Amino acid sequence: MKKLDITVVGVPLDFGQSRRGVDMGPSAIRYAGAIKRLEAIGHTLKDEGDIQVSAIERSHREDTNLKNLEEVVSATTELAEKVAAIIEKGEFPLVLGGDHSIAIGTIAGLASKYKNLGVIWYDAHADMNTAETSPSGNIHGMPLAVTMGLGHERLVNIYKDGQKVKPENIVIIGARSVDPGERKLIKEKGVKVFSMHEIDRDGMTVVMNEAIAYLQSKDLDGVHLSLDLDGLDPIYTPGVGTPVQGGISYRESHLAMEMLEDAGIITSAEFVEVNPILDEKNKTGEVAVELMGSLFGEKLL
Ligand SMILES: NC(=[NH2+])NCCC[C@H](N)C(=O)O
Ligand SMILES: [Mn+2]
Ligand SMILES: [Mn+2]
Repeated sequence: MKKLDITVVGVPLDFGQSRRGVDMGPSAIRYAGAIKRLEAIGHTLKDEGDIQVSAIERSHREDTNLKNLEEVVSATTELAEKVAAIIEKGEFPLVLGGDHSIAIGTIAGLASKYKNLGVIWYDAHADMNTAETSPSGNIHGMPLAVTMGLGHERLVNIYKDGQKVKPENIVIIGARSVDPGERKLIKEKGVKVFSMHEIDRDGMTVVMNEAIAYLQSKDLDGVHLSLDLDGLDPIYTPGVGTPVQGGISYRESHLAMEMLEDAGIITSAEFVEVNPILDEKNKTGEVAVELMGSLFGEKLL
């Protein structure tokens, strides 16, 4: 395993959805021992603490179907600047959420360096709604559409105008709750999806081999892993705001992380949607840290 200079940034943002508590995700993940765990593998860790999240309105503006738009724009803009500065120094950004809307900022920052970025979206959801298709108005259900350049211009133009990632460079793993508008976009844009159906039918080994080979065929200059803890089954990660039954298992998830580490393709990562208020004794924060272990090169033997 290559030894990395990993820089950790926490984003205590809960404005991308409607349940309180996910703003405490970064603390829960740190408390579960993230920093020490990765240092023990031999990496050099720097924790930059949390970015400032300010409450501007916390109101659902019915005219836009975008809850707390101002707060999300301000936090993700700050995050994008931070991430851009981290990669500028040659360090590996590891972002701790916070709800999944933070990916808008992470990926915007990455796009300052990576001109042909790939994204692995490990999630029960596609997060490809726009204000027009969203059933909830929650921006955490929209980040993948935004990175493709679709959605409200305030979100699409964060840090740098327009599309950050090409749709054909995106792979979704674990999907099992997809809204009608998202289904349409997936087909229209040619986003690669390995849903629970493929995981059940072919097994995680085949799915990950195919996902990795697919990305390796794209001539990418970086691959970002955006891991929503609700990608796993809620029996393993109960501390999430939008749990969906029938998810990826704990073992399958470790295998997926190990295969990514073996392939050596991941250049940045984020772990999101950990909500300690909904959790059982920080189980979900602990799973996040365990998966980080595998992603960053821990071996059983
Ligand atoms: N990052 C997440 N947990 N997203 C859940 C999104 C749920 C639903 N598709 C929505 O748009 O509201
Ligand atoms: Mn999700
Ligand atoms: Mn998500």
